[in-house]
Amino acid sequence: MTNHKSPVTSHGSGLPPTAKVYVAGHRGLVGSAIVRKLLAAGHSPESLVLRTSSELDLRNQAAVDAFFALERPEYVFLAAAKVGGIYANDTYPADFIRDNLQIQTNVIDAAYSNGVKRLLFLGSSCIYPKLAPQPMPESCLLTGELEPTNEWYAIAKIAGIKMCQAYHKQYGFDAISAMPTNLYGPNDNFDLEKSHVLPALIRKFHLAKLAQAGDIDAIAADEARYGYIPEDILSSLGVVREADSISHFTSNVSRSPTVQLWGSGSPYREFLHVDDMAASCLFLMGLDVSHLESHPSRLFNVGVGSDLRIRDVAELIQRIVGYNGEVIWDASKPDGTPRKLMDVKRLNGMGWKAEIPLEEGIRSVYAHYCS
Ligand SMILES: NC(=O)C1=CN([C@@H]2O[C@H](COP(=O)(O)OP(=O)(O)OC[C@H]3O[C@@H](n4cnc5c(N)ncnc54)[C@H](OP(=O)(O)O)[C@@H]3O)[C@@H](O)[C@H]2O)C=CC1
Ligand SMILES: C[C@H]1O[C@H](OP(=O)(O)OP(=O)(O)OC[C@H]2O[C@@H](n3cnc4c(=O)[nH]c(N)nc43)[C@H](O)[C@@H]2O)[C@@H](O)[C@@H](O)C1=O
Repeated sequence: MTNHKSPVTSHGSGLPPTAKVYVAGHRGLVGSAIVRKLLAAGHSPESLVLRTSSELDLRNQAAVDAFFALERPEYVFLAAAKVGGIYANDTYPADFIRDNLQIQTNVIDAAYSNGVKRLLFLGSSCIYPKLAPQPMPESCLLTGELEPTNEWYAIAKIAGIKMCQAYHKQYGFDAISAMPTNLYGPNDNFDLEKSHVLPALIRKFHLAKLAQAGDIDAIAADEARYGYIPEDILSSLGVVREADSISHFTSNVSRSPTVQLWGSGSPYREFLHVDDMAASCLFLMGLDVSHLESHPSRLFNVGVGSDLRIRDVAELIQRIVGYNGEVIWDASKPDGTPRKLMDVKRLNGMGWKAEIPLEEGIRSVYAHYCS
């Protein structure tokens, strides 16, 4: 088994600076933040192994095996996955369970077979039962029924945790799992149907502010940069799309848009900035093996330890964006799990803590969104 250096500090990754590190999913929200942290900690760009999904489809076992045999990375951050918010999870269950099982199975097995020193698998807080005790400790895994809107994704993630445990138990492979709460940050997915709530709300309030100002050109520019604006959202903005173009709108904006949000607004969610998440990933990757001995599940919750109602996060984002119009809650859309606050005593007790306050984090993401 590998001997790792002592826990990471904010000035180092805890890994040898010349180590060959593969970040799977490096263009995504989490993967891109891990790359930023590794570079800031002194790793050279040449020491990082990076592949886009079009260069290496991780669902393809033969391609993954060939890639590991060629590159022989020493450390692997497994941040590639099929990811989405409540609507995407509920609508595409087959894609979520298949893609995630394939990606994680191929990568964990190839990492073990090719001598990787440590692999960090990323799961999600949705692995825990829908009605788990709050806050949810790592020990409540598999103690109750899952939330139906994302049970297929959750089952895949649970299989990933179990695969890490099994490869450690049978082969001594140093695989560990981090369970992030809901994340947000730069490079997030701002798709209005498939994204998570925080990026969706930033974009919805921003578009409504532009519609109030009658700024059609800015709405077209937003669509060109962040993707298609569905017809129902355009209509709630009071904007009409010209028949033959997806990026040009007529100028008869009503200037009294509404923002339509999903569900009741009463569920609680916990939000962690992705730069904090990336710091926790480097912390876990750099931990000495002796720190893992007292945690045989090799499972670590990552969160801030506090949550708020969706209605309250909506008000906060509305204030930060500066939209002063109407908000409507669409009760036909699902609420999802009522609450999923992470118990972060385990990681906090080892010396890691989230640092970025929610309001400051949202302000910086909105500035990035507008830049
Ligand atoms: N975002 C969140 O709120 C949360 C995320 N997580 C977990 O964190 C991890 C990272 O999520 P996040 O960064 O948000 O996700 P993103 O959707 O932002 O990024 C996912 C990455 O996975 C890559 N990927 C997807 N499919 C494949 C494939 N078939 N082959 C190769 N690469 C693929 C994509 O590569 P490319 O860009 O090249 O196409 C992309 O870079 C995931 O495991 C997720 O489950 C957990 C809890 C909350
Ligand atoms: C990270 C986690 O993310 C997913 O779980 P989720 O937390 O339920 O997902 P979410 O961020 O999309 O929604 C949170 C809450 O917010 C409400 N909500 C309001 N208005 C919008 C809205 O406009 N968009 C979205 N997406 N949600 C909205 C929405 O109705 C819900 O009550 C899992 O599937 C799974 O992928 C997972 O692990």
